[in-house]
Amino acid sequence: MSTLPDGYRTVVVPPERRDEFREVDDLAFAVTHDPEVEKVMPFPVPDGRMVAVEGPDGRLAAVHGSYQLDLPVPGGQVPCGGLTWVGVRPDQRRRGLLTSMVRTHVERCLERGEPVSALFAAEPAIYGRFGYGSAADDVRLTLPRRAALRPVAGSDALTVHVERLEASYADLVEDLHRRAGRRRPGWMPRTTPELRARLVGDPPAWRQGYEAALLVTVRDGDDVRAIAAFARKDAWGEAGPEYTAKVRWASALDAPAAHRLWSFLLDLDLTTKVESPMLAVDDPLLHLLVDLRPTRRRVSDNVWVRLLDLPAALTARRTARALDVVLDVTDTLLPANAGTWRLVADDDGVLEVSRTSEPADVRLDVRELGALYLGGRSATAFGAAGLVQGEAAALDRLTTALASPLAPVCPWVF
Ligand SMILES: CC(=O)SCCNC(=O)CCNC(=O)[C@H](O)C(C)(C)COP(=O)(O)OP(=O)(O)OC[C@H]1O[C@@H](n2cnc3c(N)ncnc32)[C@H](O)[C@@H]1OP(=O)(O)O
Repeated sequence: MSTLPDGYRTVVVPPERRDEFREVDDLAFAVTHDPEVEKVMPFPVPDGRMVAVEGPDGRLAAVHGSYQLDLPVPGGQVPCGGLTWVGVRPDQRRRGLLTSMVRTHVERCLERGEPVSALFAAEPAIYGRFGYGSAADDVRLTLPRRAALRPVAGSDALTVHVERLEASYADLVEDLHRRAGRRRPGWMPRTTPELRARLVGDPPAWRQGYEAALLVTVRDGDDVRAIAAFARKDAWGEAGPEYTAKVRWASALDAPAAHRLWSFLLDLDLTTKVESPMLAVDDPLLHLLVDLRPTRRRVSDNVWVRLLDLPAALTARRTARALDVVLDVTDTLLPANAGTWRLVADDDGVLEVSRTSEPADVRLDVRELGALYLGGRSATAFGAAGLVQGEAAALDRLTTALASPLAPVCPWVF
């Protein structure tokens, strides 16, 4: 059912109208189109995945795109429609165009066999109404130079190498990211060359006074064990240099490599502080720091998750322990998900989801189920906040069964 005003219609945007699509987003996000940026950061939304609302005058009034992503979940992964590049012309806001586009997006995801959608929210107040739940947090650290780390055996034997970050490193970097993030829910691979180009692209217009980006690798012989991109910005105070080093992304395959990487980044000459990239809230760095108090920590919402096909989404993941619980789910946008479902998991965490008429143990909206999906939230805590209802024992059982040993995070914004 369309919620569009009269005369408006949904269109799949053909490649020859890509510039029109871009113009709507440029207006919505206050971005000035820069062809120099485009040379190193090609437009990443694939053909067939640019969708718009066209106004009665034939102009595009609102746009959105999607990526075909594989969302890592506890014990597996699931095809995921990543909602992105959502923009409404400033003169077309608040007349239901986003609402219509989200409906189109979820329908198209289901047609493509994507039982889950995910996104990064420009503003957190926007997407909960559509059943997206905030499923993970990330933390950014501002660290003083020479912040001490606890020792890790084997770190000193590793070597550190620095060079300019080149576009040709995209596949190497992506491969290491993937291996470093295995077992971490939400750790999304970049599925296309255009998305990988954004990992290593360093357009001068985006540097904000920082030097051209550098690549640091930590190696055991020739074997790359950790990798990071960083850049420094100069500043001189009364007492001398006060440079900042900003780390764009960082991945390590094991604890010695993480230790060696951060030991290097935390002691660059001329710097007084180091800014970390988005990290999982349980990233090894947080545990390695001897003293966290002088480090500024800023926690923010990370990826948001929306279950589109509830049984397909839930059975794509494992539980941490056996479970037998009946959920009563509300879902105003996708009524096929609403009603009572019985979730039964064996000791291996293999989950079966079936319709039932038994009384519910837990009542919740699909938004909270999406938030719980990656294993980084607690049904018990949601109960304490009044966001889900159920006996304490049932909420506890659901919490421990859905929990992930590692906190979920997606290390890049899409
Ligand atoms: C995944 C991503 O791409 S996130 C990027 C989102 N894009 C942006 O932030 C770019 C700038 N903003 C915009 O383009 C638009 O204002 C949008 C996309 C945020 C909203 O589009 P609109 O067409 O105005 O939304 P629509 O009219 O469908 O609003 C639906 C509801 O959401 C609410 N809403 C919309 N935007 C916001 C917001 N930024 N904050 C809080 N509530 C909002 C509306 O008030 C409305 O509420 P109601 O149903 O209670 O009346």
